[in-house]
Amino acid sequence: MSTTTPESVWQRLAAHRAELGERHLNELFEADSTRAGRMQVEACGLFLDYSKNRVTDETLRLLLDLAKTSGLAQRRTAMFEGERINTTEQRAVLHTALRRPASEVVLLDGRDVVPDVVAVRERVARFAETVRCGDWCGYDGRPITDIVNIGIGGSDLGPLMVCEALKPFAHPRLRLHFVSNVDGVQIDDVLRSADPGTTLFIVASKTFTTQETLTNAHTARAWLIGRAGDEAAIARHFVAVSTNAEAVSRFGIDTANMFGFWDWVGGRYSLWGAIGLPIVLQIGTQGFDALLAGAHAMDVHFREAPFERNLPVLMALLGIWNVDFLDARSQVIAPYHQRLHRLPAFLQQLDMESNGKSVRLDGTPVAHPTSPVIWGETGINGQHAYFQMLHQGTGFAPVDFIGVLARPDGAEHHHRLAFANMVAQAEALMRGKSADAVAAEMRAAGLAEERVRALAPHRAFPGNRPSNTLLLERLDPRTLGALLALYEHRTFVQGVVWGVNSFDQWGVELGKQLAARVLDDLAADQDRHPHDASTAALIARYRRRPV
Ligand SMILES: O=P(O)(O)OC[C@H]1O[C@H](O)[C@H](O)[C@@H](O)[C@@H]1O
Repeated sequence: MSTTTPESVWQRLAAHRAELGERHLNELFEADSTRAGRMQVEACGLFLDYSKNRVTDETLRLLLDLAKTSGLAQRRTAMFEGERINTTEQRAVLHTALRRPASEVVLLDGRDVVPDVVAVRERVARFAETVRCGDWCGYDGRPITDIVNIGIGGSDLGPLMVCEALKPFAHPRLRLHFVSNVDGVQIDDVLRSADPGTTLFIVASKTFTTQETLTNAHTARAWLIGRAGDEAAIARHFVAVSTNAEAVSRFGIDTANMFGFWDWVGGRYSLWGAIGLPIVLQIGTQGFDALLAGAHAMDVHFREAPFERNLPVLMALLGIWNVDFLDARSQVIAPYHQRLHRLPAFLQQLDMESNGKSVRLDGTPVAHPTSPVIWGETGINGQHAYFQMLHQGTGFAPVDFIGVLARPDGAEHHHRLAFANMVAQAEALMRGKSADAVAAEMRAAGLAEERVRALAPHRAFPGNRPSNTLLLERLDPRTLGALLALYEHRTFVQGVVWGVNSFDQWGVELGKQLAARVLDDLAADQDRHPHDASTAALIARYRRRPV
């Protein structure tokens, strides 16, 4: 009796890929007038057209088999139900519990975590509303006008990206600032123009041990005390978001001003809880609840929709096809909306910190390439910079085109122009333009034959370059929540198929350890720690730096 294993499906996919060869997408569209209509899914305010991927029905069938044989359904249940699937840290992975309705139950070791989640959510809401309505005042009695989130990685990228995306919903008095870089420039820029009496600092750090964040927080603390002339001012101007109450109080923030979360929320998945405090301050409780509701709707879709109609599952499998069978090494994120300009940066951490692994859960090497490089910025700007490479470079990078149907604040013709460009880029990448077609056009325009022959290869486009087009009905909290949860689950599904632990990040540790030794040596006259010759020379060069 033959059993289907993930390995046997990989082999069938490899054989299928060889058969498919370089079959052009144009041909696939010509052969099947129903293709575009069939290869689309709509859920939670999002519409995905995936027909411009280099797949056939057979490819999709095999990819869905891959998901099934990889145990996706069981792993998905294990995540939602609080099993300790982050095995290297012995932790559950329950960021989805942060957006569950209060009436639901999520058991972790037999205990319902939802009441704790709701309690923190309510404390965050109460605090944010006091700040928003002007009741929370600084040391000299004036309401807060500026909020500075000090955090890095997951304690920065999520809230920053969402606050940028949802600016039209912002409170009129409150200005949000984000400080993550430790080099002193960012915090200095913020403090230079801040009014100490009306500035509130949020020190956001899951561990409360991150050196960059603590260094910036200490600088802000000293600045405030220097201006206010009294340490008591800290209580009105500093709040913390962390899982580490002890370190928070050691820093000097009263734990009454601390909003907690739990080790079962990964940093890059944490914007849905207290780390989302800047978002609640900016858009209010109702707006934040809508963000959570959108994400929850996507959770339900992910759990309930059959794989072949399941947005995260389909996007994950198409990504695996591109990386593991078509040799794509990167994935471009191209939002055609200015307010989504930090989405690529957020997705970089989400995806690459989650799946940038080369061993499986059991410690054995992965069998296939994982984690493509995620990169990009707003699509329109990208068009005028690196799209050249996307159209004519060697190799290819699949693109997620992300558009918004409802018009933002700007005029109709701006919106239409941006949308037209997005659709046209996807069309151009797919269709390409043959050297013959280019030559015919040049001849028709009266160019000399010699010129035509010289130029045609430069002006031809191979096409057959895949993309997804993802349309948001509107850029509001609910739809944004659904979009972000979609990408979270896409990352999860890929992690399951690759067999890696998507929820640890040991790869960031070595650099941190070595930084402590280098830091020590930079301050000394000579090295106390052994270094290779290159590192030692760089340290020596720093000692001779200009003052
Ligand atoms: O929130 P924190 O504990 O300060 O961590 C901030 C960030 O730093 C770490 O090095 C991790 O790579 C990230 O996953 C994390 O989000």
